[in-house]
Amino acid sequence: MTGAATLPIIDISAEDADQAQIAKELVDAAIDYGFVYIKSRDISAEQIDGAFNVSRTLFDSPLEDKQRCKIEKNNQGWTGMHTETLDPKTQRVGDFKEGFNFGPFTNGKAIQPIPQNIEPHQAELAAFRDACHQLCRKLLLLFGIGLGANPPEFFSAAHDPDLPSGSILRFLYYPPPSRTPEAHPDDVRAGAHSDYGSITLLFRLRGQAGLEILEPRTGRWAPVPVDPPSTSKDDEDAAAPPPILVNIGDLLSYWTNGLLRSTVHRVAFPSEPEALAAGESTADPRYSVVYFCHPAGDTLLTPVPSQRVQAAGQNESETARIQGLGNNKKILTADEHLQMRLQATYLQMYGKGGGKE
Ligand SMILES: O=C(O)CCC(=O)C(=O)O
Ligand SMILES: [Fe+2]
Repeated sequence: MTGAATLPIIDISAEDADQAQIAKELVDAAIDYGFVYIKSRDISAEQIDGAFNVSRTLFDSPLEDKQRCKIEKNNQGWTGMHTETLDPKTQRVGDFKEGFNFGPFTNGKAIQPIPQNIEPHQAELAAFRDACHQLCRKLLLLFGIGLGANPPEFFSAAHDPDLPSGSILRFLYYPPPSRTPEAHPDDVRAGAHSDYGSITLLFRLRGQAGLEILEPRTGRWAPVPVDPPSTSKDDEDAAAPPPILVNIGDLLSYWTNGLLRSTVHRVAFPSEPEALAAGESTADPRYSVVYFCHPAGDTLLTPVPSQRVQAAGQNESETARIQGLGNNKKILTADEHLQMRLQATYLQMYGKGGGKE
């Protein structure tokens, strides 16, 4: 694929893994790119397949069933085609996608309305959501180690899975281009945005590219292939699920004084020559599964006990500018940070400025 982003690939489950080395590589990737491919055995191929199968069942449900589960203020539920516009300043129409956000489950059961078709799969979804959260905590511990935080559990401890948080498991469905003939060449399937939480896990399917990052160094939109170019010809890897893409969200970037990067990204329609070159289809629908991990809502975003993070915060006005937060010295909670980001999006939507560029 021409001009694809060259992101690091880190195997966090290798037998001979050196934790300190992995932690260093993760932090370097988060500083340089904000995105990294992760190979891990923490979530099995069966679990990932299972999640995509439930996602297909969900989006195939009758429209009335999905409409019964429309998204609410708690950010849980279904969003229909064009209802979300991630980049209102640039987009002519809303995103060409449907989404479904799952909040927490209790004893393997959803506590939000879900379409009838997926009711038999609640326990499986609950287990998948838990596995995603556990993997995020493992990564957050590695970030703590890599940043020299004292204690290294500083971030992971703030993500207690049993406390209320903004964490969301999200299924996404992008219809095939043949079903959206009204799309203009400049339209996007999901507008440019950065994620709000601490870290995000993104699961994709082979043959369904489309994700692009705004490359920090070049300022250019670079495609992120499902399999990194260097491994796509490796037979052994072809049998395993593609690596999980991990990215830093706004909250973790804010918490680390902008040291870890929250990189802007979007989902573009596949373009014929690029897709063909990468063995991708331009005719198929696209599905993705995303886990947005957030700290417990009442976590105070106190200064990170890491010299490296503190040094990054020495130029406070620059940090405030990067984060679009003004010179707000008050220590926010994770919930307050989320509300502020949502408010910035709201202001941006109504053309009164604010929000991230
Ligand atoms: O579908 C994808 O590949 C990315 C989705 C995404 O960036 C998001 O939902 O925040
Ligand atoms: Fe995103």
